[in-house]
Amino acid sequence: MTTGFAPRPTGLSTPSPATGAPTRGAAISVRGVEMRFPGKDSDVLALSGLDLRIEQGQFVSIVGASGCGKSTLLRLLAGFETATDGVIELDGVPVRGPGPDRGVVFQDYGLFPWRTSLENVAYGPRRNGMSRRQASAVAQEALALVGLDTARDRFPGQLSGGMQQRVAIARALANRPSVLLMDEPFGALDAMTRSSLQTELTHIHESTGTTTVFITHSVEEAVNLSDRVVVMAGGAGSGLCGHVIADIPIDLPRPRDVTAAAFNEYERAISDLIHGDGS
Ligand SMILES: Nc1ncnc2c1ncn2[C@@H]1O[C@H](COP(=O)(O)OP(=O)(O)OP(=O)(O)O)[C@@H](O)[C@H]1O
Repeated sequence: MTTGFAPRPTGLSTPSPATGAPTRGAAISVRGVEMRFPGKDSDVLALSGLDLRIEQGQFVSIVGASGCGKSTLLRLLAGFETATDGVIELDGVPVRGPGPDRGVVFQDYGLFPWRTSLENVAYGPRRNGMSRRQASAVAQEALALVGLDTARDRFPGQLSGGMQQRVAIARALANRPSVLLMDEPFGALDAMTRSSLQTELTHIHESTGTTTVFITHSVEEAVNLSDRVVVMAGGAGSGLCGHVIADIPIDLPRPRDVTAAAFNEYERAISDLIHGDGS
């Protein structure tokens, strides 16, 4: 049975500008976005005048100090909330709510504890109308993609944190999303597991071409994974609403050497921007 995780033959898809691999990712366009939350005394203006363009198949990380609006932006892209002003489009189509074209992965894996890995991953495709057999085949292939084919019959409680996050990624990929939205997905994992999941995510991105938006507090992680790192500022206590202050293409070959001088230069420049001494 063909489940569609293998890259499509050249000619049926557009080469990814980021990886050269065939892509099925969507382009993201964010224009003039404002997000205002009602507050007790006054509204909280979390985002204002936010513009961001992400090309088809790109891997873009978003970094910035706590409270600058990273998660708010991701939730708007996911369609969990609606911007109070501005436009968010995927391939030119306005986002009006959540949809299977967007896979979302959070830090807390959010798996159903009473379902096996396979059942967790097959859940979305089943809900989207696939037969049990087809959904199971899709789920098995997604689990193989994250290196978990041997854990298909285990329950989340029988898996390590890293394995649970792999299941969560497989679950997000099982719907063949055109956009993968990840909010601090590796934040709760130990350094070694985090590093191996970064490597796996790079391979997954290369083989699927899914446009990926990745939020992280780790500048090293952002530089390691991304085609571009978007730096946001503002929010909590700064007197400014969240906005983009820099958009930095990472021009380093993959696999990346985190000890290389050029890598460290990117890290330093981005850290300086986050801490306000980058200009
Ligand atoms: N539902 C909400 N109601 C009111 N204010 C909110 C709500 N969600 C977010 N905010 C506010 O919007 C701002 C941005 O929050 P957001 O969680 O997007 O920041 P963040 O950059 O993701 O932070 P962190 O890195 O700590 O996760 C903050 O000031 C936050 O308090």
